[in-house]
Amino acid sequence: MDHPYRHLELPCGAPFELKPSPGKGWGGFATRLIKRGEVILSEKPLFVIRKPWFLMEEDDVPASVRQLSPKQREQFKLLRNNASAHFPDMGLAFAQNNFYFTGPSHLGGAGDTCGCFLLMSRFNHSCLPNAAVPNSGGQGDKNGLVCCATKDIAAGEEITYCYNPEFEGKTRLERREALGFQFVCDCKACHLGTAFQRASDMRRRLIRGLMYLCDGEEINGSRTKWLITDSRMREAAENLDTTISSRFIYTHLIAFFLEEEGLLNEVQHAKLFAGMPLAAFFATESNVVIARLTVAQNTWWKKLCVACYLWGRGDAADLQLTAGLRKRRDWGIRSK
Ligand SMILES: C[S@@+](CC[C@H](N)C(=O)[O-])C[C@H]1O[C@@H](n2cnc3c(N)ncnc32)[C@H](O)[C@@H]1O
Repeated sequence: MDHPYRHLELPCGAPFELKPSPGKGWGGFATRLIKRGEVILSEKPLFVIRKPWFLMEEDDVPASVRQLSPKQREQFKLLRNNASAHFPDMGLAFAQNNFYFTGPSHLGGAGDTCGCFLLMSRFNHSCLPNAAVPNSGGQGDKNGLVCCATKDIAAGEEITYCYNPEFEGKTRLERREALGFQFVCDCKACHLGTAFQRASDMRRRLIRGLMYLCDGEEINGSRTKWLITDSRMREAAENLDTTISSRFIYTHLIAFFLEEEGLLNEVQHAKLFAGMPLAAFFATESNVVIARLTVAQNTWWKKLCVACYLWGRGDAADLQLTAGLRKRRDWGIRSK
């Protein structure tokens, strides 16, 4: 049967096709083996709205659509609510098919920008995805957004990414609530009562707590008392007083749990280790030796075991790191 999505234009040589995904409307499926790290789709937005979503007005989307070429307008009109009904209005079509950029971007200048992406938003969600869209929720670049494989994806396999960057630290129930009960994810981590789901909830709760100890706040910038019940540890984290050794161990624990969960990929790795390369911060010679030995290990478990030798050790650079992190916080620079 003819379906509007069959008329959506895919890039030449795209390694995926659009087709029905049982229980999820339509989705994107690999047409050949896609290797880990490979770019699946690089897409420019059909149009952008250069203001935060909460300042959007009713005519913003129709006005942007009016400025499109006739061909682009036709493509926009192919969008369906989860591949079935027409959207009641253009605003809702945009809401279901946009990605959000924060901060200055080539796409929208300074400030917050939302872009409408016809193809990127065809991929369905999974809490255990095989792909990622690294720039969504961060800074867009002049090429728009890129979706990359975070695992090898076999021909015929559905391509999924995680719709919410906070999900790595959320339990099954928290994720369901965050999805607004719009749909129920059926990934392995969401199958209630299985050993994997229980272990997954524990890992994700630990990941969230460890991130709090490193950043002194939740991923969304808020503070909470319930996550870290030891008030001394919590206050030290919130004051950014956590030592480099502790941060180093926590970061390796996060990486270990992410790997166990099947979530450790290049994007996560860069977030954990490239933004703030802790190993390079140690100033006390004996700590430097342990940090170097940690980095040299070839599995996360081994790295973690070696990193734990740093437990309880102060470092000559502790105060300097705390001062630097506080300055960043005063300037409004977030760690993620
Ligand atoms: C951006 S669209 C994704 C493409 C959509 N399936 C389509 O056919 O156009 C998001 C919608 O897809 C559906 N969806 C995405 N991931 C899903 C999942 N894991 N399980 C069930 N439905 C899902 C939900 O209806 C969601 O609101």
